[in-house]
Amino acid sequence: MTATSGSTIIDLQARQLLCERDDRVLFEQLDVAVGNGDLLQLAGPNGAGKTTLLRLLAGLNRDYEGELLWCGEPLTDDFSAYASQRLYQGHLAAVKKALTPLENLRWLVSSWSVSEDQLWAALDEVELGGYEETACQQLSAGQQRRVALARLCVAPTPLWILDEPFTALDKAGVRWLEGRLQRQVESGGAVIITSHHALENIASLRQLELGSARA
Ligand SMILES: Nc1ncnc2c1ncn2[C@@H]1O[C@H](COP(=O)(O)OP(=O)(O)OP(=O)(O)O)[C@@H](O)[C@H]1O
Repeated sequence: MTATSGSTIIDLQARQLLCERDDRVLFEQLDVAVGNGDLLQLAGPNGAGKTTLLRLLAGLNRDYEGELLWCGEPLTDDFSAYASQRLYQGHLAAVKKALTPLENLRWLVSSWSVSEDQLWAALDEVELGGYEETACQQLSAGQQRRVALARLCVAPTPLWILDEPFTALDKAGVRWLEGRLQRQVESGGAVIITSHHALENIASLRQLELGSARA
């Protein structure tokens, strides 16, 4: 679906993608379209190519054949324009352990206009109230994941591309993230996600199953 959310149009298309790694075809003749209100889950077994496809869609890897288009133009034509509209979060929490949650979050959102009050509110929303100024090396894996996810509370980007964001979250964290994803698509944004977590509670969910890879 391609529609408008406020003034932002989300129109990401992959056409006839072919991707090989180590002489193995991960996927071929792959067509994908993501527009406003879409939640696309990339599914499939370990090694199927989910992270690889996610990184292609984020424009981070250009080792493929086929077309990747943003609003009808190749992603590479004006990559900074595309990058400013999408948030990419890799599968690692990737917080700097010597820094505090507040310092990490400030750095993670540094390309956006976010106030100090919003940073504190975001950390509170992910249940890190009281830990804002504790070094991240003293936090659990789930708490470190929450630091990284706090940026979703303030992200102005309409398209989120998230690799295994549920990793290490407890049940309450899972419920919170499901709610965040739901609100993102209900407000006209879009999400592309890899996850082994079932997301059937989100009505607009579409799944793309990878794994028919062959040698
Ligand atoms: N840079 C690379 N060079 C060579 N092979 C790679 C590279 N990146 C990934 N691969 C291979 O591509 C295949 C797909 O990897 P990918 O990480 O996309 O799988 P995945 O579906 O995300 O798996 P998982 O569910 O385990 O996260 C794997 O066999 C992997 O070894």
